[in-house]
Amino acid sequence: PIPPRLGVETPHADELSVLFNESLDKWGIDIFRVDQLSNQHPLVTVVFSIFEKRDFLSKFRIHPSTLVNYFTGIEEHYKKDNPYHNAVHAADVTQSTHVLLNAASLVNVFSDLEILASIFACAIHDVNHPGVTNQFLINTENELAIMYNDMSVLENHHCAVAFKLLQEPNCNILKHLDDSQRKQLRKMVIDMVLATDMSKHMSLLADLKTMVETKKVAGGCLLKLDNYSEKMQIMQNMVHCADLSNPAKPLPLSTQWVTRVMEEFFNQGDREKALGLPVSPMCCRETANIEKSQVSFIDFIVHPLWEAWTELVHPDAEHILSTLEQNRDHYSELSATREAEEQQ
Ligand SMILES: O[C@@H](CN1CCOCC1)Cn1nccc1-c1ccc(OC(F)F)c(OC2CCCC2)c1
Ligand SMILES: [Zn+2]
Repeated sequence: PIPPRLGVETPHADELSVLFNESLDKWGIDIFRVDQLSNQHPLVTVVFSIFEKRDFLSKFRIHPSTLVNYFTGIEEHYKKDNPYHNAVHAADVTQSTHVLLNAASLVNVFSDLEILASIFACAIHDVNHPGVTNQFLINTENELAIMYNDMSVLENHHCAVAFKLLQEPNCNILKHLDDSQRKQLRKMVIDMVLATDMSKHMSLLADLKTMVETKKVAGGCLLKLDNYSEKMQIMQNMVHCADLSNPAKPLPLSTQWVTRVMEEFFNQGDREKALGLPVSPMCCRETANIEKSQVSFIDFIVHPLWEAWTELVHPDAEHILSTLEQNRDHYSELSATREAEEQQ
């Protein structure tokens, strides 16, 4: 059977292809509308459309139905009842990275295999996420924490699940890569997915800042990356930026992500309370100050990262950084008014 045009069967195929024609390459596509129009197959349709646009099906000799089979399997392994860590988040991070890769400063920096690895890594980076943090899995001695000895438990699990699914019948999208390409891709994907562990954030950002300093000194707008380690640092930071891009998206999208992530955190807080465990920061629905937490999340984590990225790919990400700063001020004003109300 010939797979459908957008990788998915949907009564809204025409509307969806119009949306992709207009916005697949744009920062701020309404990924929630993609979820609706794709009949709740946002990841399959986003990956299929990006692979088509980048001509990956012919470059890597991937049969359309193999692509659809594999990413349908991946999509099914994202838990639909996670408010945040579900297939819409995977589609969002994948499409966001697709846009970041189009920056003028990054043209001709990455090979097709490196781009394939980056898109693949995003699509699978949270697969089978249980909707709780690494710390929760460690504190409850969950079988995943035992399996991975408390080290990047979620991130190791996401990788393992994704590569195991490749062995399902008619799912091996890497079948026609040669052994060297397949080995390189596997290593690159593992390096990127393991770098999405928030505990790696500070070291990743420090490396990025050093890179920006040296590249700035070297002058020239196009990044000349000498070795695997430098190139991988950029790819890891790119995927990490996309993973932490919610506050840098147009406000109507950003607020939906905040609602979703808080619901997931509060569900974890409820479970910690029921288990008599200390409730994790920002996970208590009674006491959490949502706007205040967003302001500090942006000030201490998201803005420093995007400031470094914006410098690296100057001037291609200026509009993203300014959206982030506008959103930060919005949450800060909200938090001030809420504080004033509570005083009365
Ligand atoms: O939890 C975050 C990292 N922690 C590290 C310890 O300090 C607090 C932040 C990152 N992370 N990891 C998984 C999901 C998310 C995550 C993704 C979008 C988030 O907000 C918005 F953009 F939607 C988000 O917000 C939380 C709740 C309030 C402030 C932080 C969190
Ligand atoms: Zn993620």
